[in-house]
Amino acid sequence: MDNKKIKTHRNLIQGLEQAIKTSFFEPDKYADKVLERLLKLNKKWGSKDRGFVSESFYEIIRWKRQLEFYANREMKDDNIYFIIATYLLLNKQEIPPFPEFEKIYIKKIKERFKKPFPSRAVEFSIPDWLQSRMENELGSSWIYEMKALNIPASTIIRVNTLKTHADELQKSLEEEKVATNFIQGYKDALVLERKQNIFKTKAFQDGLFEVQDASSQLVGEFLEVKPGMRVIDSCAGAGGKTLHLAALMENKGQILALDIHEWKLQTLKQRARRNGAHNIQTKAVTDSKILKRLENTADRVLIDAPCSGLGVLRRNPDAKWKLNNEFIYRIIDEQKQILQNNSKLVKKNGYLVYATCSILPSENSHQVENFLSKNPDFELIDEKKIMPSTSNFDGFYMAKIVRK
Ligand SMILES: C[S@@+](CC[C@H](N)C(=O)[O-])C[C@H]1O[C@@H](n2cnc3c(N)ncnc32)[C@H](O)[C@@H]1O
Repeated sequence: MDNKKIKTHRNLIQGLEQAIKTSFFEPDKYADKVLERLLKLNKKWGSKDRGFVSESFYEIIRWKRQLEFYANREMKDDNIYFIIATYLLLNKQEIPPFPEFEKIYIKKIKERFKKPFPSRAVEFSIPDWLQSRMENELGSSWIYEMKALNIPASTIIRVNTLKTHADELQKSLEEEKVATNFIQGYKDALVLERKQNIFKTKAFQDGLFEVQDASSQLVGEFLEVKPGMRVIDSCAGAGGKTLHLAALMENKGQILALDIHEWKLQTLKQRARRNGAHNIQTKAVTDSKILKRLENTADRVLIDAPCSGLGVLRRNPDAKWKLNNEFIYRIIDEQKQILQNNSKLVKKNGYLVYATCSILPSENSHQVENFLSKNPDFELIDEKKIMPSTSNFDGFYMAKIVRK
């Protein structure tokens, strides 16, 4: 956590408290949406205030368990100011003289800062079950991964090469006061120098870029698509990777984007229009006949499977508190089914890429090994395990499989 001194106003602290309460104690509330709503409701806050609230919100979610240890109490909906005070003190910020902080004994909290952590799970601020799972699956290296996953992620964008080039986009963004840098080894990626709302820029509205992590950008490249091919993106969601594939295919050929949720595909269509991507069709997978009709039709199939998302905890720290082992077992079962069913869509000599944003072997290499053992007509040709500790970006897994 950073050591910064910020002059806070009372309504910032009240907004922060409300957002944390909603995120933790109301059902089905995702941190990014909660924060978006808070900032929308408080349009008068300046950029420093917004930065303070956003950073504190995400850092308190990230470090919840460690903060609870220092505060000597579990976070409940009526003691959030106590947790906020602990966070501010830990960051060497002063506790503002607001009534909300009146009954908080600063000295007692500070004394607990000297105490050793009772476990790695408290130190890294994760639930016990997650420590056991990571330790069992990754061995001693889980510690390095967890350390890396607790570092806030920078914002990375993918240049839409259907409309512009990296250096051209960099200049356009600079004119809109958004400073970016190139990332070595990722030709279409730019990293923002600081967090800011880029969705309001003209460059975004003109479809010149999409927000997409550098690791995620490797998936599209890995599929080795070419202009003119017939490609199926079988878990397309709102189309982060579909749009990248359209750019790599220079708008030539056909991409069929599938998902079980029609509403996600609707978002994909809007994004495709903004991106100027014209070779994408969408179809909701509402019954098994849809996949049956598509068997043996694709040169390339991407299976960007639903997963635990443990590789992207830097961006979604609330997932630590929302996930559980039952969910992971269930998703592993689903991944197995999805891989089996969608593998049939690829033609002979065509490639299939199975990808997740998880770092657990049970969702990744074990799934692929199991699939290959049951489907001798498929062969692994390449595999990438991107770990947050060594890549500096999101954790990702991708396996390239050919149909013989
Ligand atoms: C990891 S997300 C996809 C993210 C997307 N490819 C992107 O790059 O933005 C996985 C997606 O799989 C979808 N999904 C879940 N089960 C599915 C199934 N049986 N068939 C197709 N899609 C499925 C989910 O709705 C979700 O959108």
